[in-house]
Amino acid sequence: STGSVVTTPQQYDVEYLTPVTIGTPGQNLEIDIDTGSSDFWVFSSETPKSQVDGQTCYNPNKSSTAKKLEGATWEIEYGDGSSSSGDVYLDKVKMGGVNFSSQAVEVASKVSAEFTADTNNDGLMGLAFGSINQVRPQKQTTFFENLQSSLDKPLFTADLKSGAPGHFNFGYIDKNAYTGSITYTPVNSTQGFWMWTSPGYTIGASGKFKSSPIEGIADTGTTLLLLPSSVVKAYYKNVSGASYQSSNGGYVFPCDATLPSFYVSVGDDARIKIPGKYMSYAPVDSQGQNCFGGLQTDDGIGFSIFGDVFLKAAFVVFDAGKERLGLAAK
Ligand SMILES: O=C(CN1CCCCC1)Nc1ccc2c(c1)OCO2
Repeated sequence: STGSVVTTPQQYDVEYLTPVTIGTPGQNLEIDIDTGSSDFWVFSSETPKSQVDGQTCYNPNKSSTAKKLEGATWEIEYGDGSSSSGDVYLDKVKMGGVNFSSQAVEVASKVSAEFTADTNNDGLMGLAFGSINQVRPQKQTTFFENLQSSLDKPLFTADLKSGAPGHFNFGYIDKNAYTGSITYTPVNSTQGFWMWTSPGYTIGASGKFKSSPIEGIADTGTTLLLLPSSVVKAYYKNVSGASYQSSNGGYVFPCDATLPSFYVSVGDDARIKIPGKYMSYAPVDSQGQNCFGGLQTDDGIGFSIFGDVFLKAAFVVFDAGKERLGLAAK
């Protein structure tokens, strides 16, 4: 089998939302597909009304195919401090024409304020590795892991775009979705992530390649590109008026500044070009005077995060069959 589903950016490409259908009759939710985590959780009939602000809630009691996973609970905290928790049902889940009949659907009986405030986001689907799933006493497998053996190829691809809808595809590689060739690089999944190491980077079209291994995760659920502070400092040295502002929580610069492109190396002789335009995230003030950088430090995380600022510049193959990541220009 193969599948393909559209994924639509929210304002400033802060996140991408993807339609997912749960249960019988189908309940349609808009979900944040997150390759940086491994739980599929949703706003639900169990989420306190005070914590729901317009989200669509999955109601297992209205699904003839829902079965409670007795005794199972979950709780998760993300790197940005947001969190959620609840219990678990098994139900039919359909996305992009592929479906799995007994997917663990983690229903939220509590969500943190960040999720309540994210009014178009009805939940998260983690597509990292099941080893870091947070359901206890028995960990659950991800939607992709459940599908894997029935897919034509044991892989999925992400084609996120800047300010336009893109696609997640399952089981096949769309040759029309990228230019040139796909460069593959090994994935180390021992921490449960799609973790890989870039050999280095280049700042600007005429910059010199800097050999500097950067170990990080391919994370569709993180908005920005989070790299070592030495790299980030070197980049913003080229942006007039840029400075680190603790009040804003990162590097800020005048919105009319000229931003150099940033090249992330892949394998022995390939690189992904992030256009300067992608290196500005959003205004920090209502006048739109100063802007928050799309590149920020990975301080305190323990590894870098190749988030949407990077991923939307590439066609990305998450190849579980060969434990590798494929990257191509587009
Ligand atoms: O938490 C996330 C992504 N997360 C995806 C699910 C929704 C909430 C946001 N990214 C992240 C991961 C590590 C971090 C961080 C952010 O800021 C500092 O360290």
